[in-house]
Amino acid sequence: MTQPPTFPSRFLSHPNQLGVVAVGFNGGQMKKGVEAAPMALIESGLLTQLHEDLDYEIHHDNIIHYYEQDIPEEDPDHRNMKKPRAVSAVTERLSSQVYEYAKEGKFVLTLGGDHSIAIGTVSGTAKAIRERLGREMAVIWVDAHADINLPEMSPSGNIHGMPMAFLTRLAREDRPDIFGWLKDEHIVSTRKLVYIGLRDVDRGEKKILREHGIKAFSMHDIDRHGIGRVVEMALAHIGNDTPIHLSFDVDALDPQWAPSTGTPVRGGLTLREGDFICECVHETGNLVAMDLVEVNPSLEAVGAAETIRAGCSLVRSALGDTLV
Ligand SMILES: NC(=[NH2+])NCCC[C@H](N)C(=O)O
Ligand SMILES: [Mn+2]
Ligand SMILES: [Mn+2]
Repeated sequence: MTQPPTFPSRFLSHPNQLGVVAVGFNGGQMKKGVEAAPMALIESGLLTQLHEDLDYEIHHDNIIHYYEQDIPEEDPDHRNMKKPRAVSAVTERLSSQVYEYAKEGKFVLTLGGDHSIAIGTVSGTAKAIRERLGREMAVIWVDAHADINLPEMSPSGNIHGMPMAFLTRLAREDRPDIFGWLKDEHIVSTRKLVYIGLRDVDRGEKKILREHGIKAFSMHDIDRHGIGRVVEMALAHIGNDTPIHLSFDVDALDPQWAPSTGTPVRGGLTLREGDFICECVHETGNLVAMDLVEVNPSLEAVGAAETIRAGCSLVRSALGDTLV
């Protein structure tokens, strides 16, 4: 089924060109398997579909980056963070890779990996958008979790629960080998951050969301207003003149549609609601980058194919696939 192509976005100079970064990294949490997701997504035909059905020109080095060369031997816990030097090294390199694509005015699609990789992707696009357009970028974070724990208050010490804290500078660390490389140009304002799909937010995170007035739409809000109204309110908060980075954690979906993920939480979005969010964000014409993270094909193995299909569907929706 071929459709007339519609590309994101007015903020891209090559709207039909996709820079694809595949990040097989699992160090932001403890479960093995999430590193295999980019390969599984690509093998299931995602990039071929984007090229053949949606007419994108794909720029991909055909490498799944395991970043083994970046994994330090010595990596003791630091301020309650597990594997801080590994996550820092991987996201630092990823940040400059994403920056290179984004600076050329290409759309950047990153396939994770656990959600700690957003420290690299969001910082890379934020920097490029600042340089290229002199603008601040917005982030739409679709997730069951807020991933905004400060290291000291994280219940797990897993860095995939902290990326938004570092990206907004609510958490800071000066050591260059532990996120000290994050500079002003990498940072996102708490005013430009919007959550959709939250339903498992830690105590300390709730306090942060409240105190900083961060816009957050939980599953409760979706039940109350419906997904259509929630997406409208989320986009209204961002405004129509702001480039958007969409960071989609597949665990935002209900485990019924995406069982193969490290921290599943019941009561989530239907696949249709997830696709709808992506379609609406695409329609704004402001989308400049997307991450798809936390697909773990080795968990709930019977549901792996389903989870991968769901992931592909979300990406296609964000990139302009329409139903008719
Ligand atoms: N990207 C994710 N799936 N994050 C889950 C985070 C869970 C919990 N809030 C933690 O800090 O450990
Ligand atoms: Mn999550
Ligand atoms: Mn997440």
